[in-house]
Amino acid sequence: MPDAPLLSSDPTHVTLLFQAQAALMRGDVDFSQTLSKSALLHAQRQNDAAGQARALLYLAQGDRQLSRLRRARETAERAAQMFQTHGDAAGEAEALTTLANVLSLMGHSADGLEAAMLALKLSQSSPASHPLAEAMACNYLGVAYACSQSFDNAAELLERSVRMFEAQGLWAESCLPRYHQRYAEMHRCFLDRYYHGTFLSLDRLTQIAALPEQVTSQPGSVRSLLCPYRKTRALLDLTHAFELCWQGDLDEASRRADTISASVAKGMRQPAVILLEMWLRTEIAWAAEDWMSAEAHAQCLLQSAARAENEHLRATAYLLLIQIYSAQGKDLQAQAQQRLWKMQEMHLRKEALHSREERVEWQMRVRADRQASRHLEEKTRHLERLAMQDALTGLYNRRYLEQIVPALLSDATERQRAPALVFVDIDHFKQINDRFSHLVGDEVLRTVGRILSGFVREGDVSVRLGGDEFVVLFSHVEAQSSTSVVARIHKAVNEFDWHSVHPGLSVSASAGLALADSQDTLASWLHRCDLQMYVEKDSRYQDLA
Ligand SMILES: Nc1nc2c(ncn2[C@@H]2O[C@H](COP(=O)(O)OP(=O)(O)OP(=O)(O)O)[C@@H](O)[C@H]2O)c(=O)[nH]1
Repeated sequence: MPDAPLLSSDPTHVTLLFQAQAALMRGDVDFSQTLSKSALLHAQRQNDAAGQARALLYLAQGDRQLSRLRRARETAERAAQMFQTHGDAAGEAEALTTLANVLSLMGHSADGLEAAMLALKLSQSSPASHPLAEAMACNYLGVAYACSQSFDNAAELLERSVRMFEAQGLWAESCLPRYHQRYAEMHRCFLDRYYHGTFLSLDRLTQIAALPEQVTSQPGSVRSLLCPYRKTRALLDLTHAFELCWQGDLDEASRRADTISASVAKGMRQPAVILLEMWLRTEIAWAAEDWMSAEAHAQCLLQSAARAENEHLRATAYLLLIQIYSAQGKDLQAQAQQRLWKMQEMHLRKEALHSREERVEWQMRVRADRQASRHLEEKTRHLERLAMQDALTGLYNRRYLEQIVPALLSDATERQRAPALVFVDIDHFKQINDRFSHLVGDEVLRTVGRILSGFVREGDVSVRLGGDEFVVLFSHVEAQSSTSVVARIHKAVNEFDWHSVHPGLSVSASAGLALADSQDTLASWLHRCDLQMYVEKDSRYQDLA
């Protein structure tokens, strides 16, 4: 399987894809989706698998940003499948990285882990992978571990991802795994509080620096103006406000939440930022024992997470509501939320099983596609062989000669080597047919074919041109031995035991040789051979007469 990136070669398509990617980076997701859809249609019309896979990947990434996770999952799976079918491991790794993130957010943590592990392995093993692909795959494997509540593994992978970005001086990019480090640790603290009634320790959270110095010291760098960075920056700021809130500094936490909220209103209304802010507002109200607001914010988080198909934050909202109701002694409401949370978990398990079944189907389809294309290739090769072969003798035919001679002629001129063509024609073949039958005639043709094949070495070719005319193409013949080649062919046909084919049968053939000339085409070369053969045939007929 090739291991090169699957790149479209159509310029219209390349432009559309380039613009779609640029729009994604600017945060203009709707425009990016429009361009990706056009790119997809264009690629489908051109039957361009590479282009289709890439367009699907950008569509999936756009859907993920718009929090249309189910659609993003389907599209990312299709992209991964197309990349896989075409043996583009680097593209497949990119699509699987997106898929892993989407699955983790959808609450399909085991599937998310599997996709992220495969993405990391593929990005490490494919020489065509982008240098940042491995860092990105590490990041999303860390996220998948965090969503599976395997926090130590998550911390290790996210730290690796941060280091990889930083080693390349990509400080703005390193903010993404840094945010995930803080988010994973926040989530661990949150679960501690749920199960133990109190935060066991906030130390690890405070130890993860919110922003690398290099980013704060270069606020105007080009990268730091791009949308993904601005979104990550807002998310990182929010995690800092959580830390303040959990440490009891509610005023500062509120003030920060307001500032971030104002900047979100300035055009970064990303679902991820909005949802995290709702969680933060719930935490602040809960800590201030403002129960009405706490309930309202948690309910709002629950509904928004459901709308955004973010099952991870939806579960967080259930846990918040359970605790907020319990803290007020509203046990019935707390139990009701508990039941809803369990039902959500059951539904997610079912959905994950269903998507596993779909994936098995998909694997079966990929296998069937591969098998079908292998059969097709074999059939095409077989047909190509048949098209180049003479059915009666099994020798090559004239079409094959036409195909190989031009390259042979130019190669020979370059290397100063003279290939030779020997034209062979059976003497009085019509009489053999008339006297012994066509069946015997056929056997004579097959036998002459076998005799001529005995002359060829590697690189030489014997051909039946048609009727009783044959050609042997020698890739190299010394000028002084050309007459002996003709004599040997002549002798081999004459001295064959033709009686074994039919009693009373005798066969002879005439042959003419011509060395290739630097100006030759196949026609001119054959013509000289043919003339040579007739000269020989004439002289022999006259001798016999
Ligand atoms: N048995 C058989 N005969 C064929 C086949 N293809 C062509 N022929 C016959 O081969 C004969 C060739 O006749 P000519 O071109 O006159 O050649 P010739 O009789 O060998 O005469 P010279 O070349 O002058 O020696 C014709 O009668 C064709 O019908 C084939 O596949 N099988």
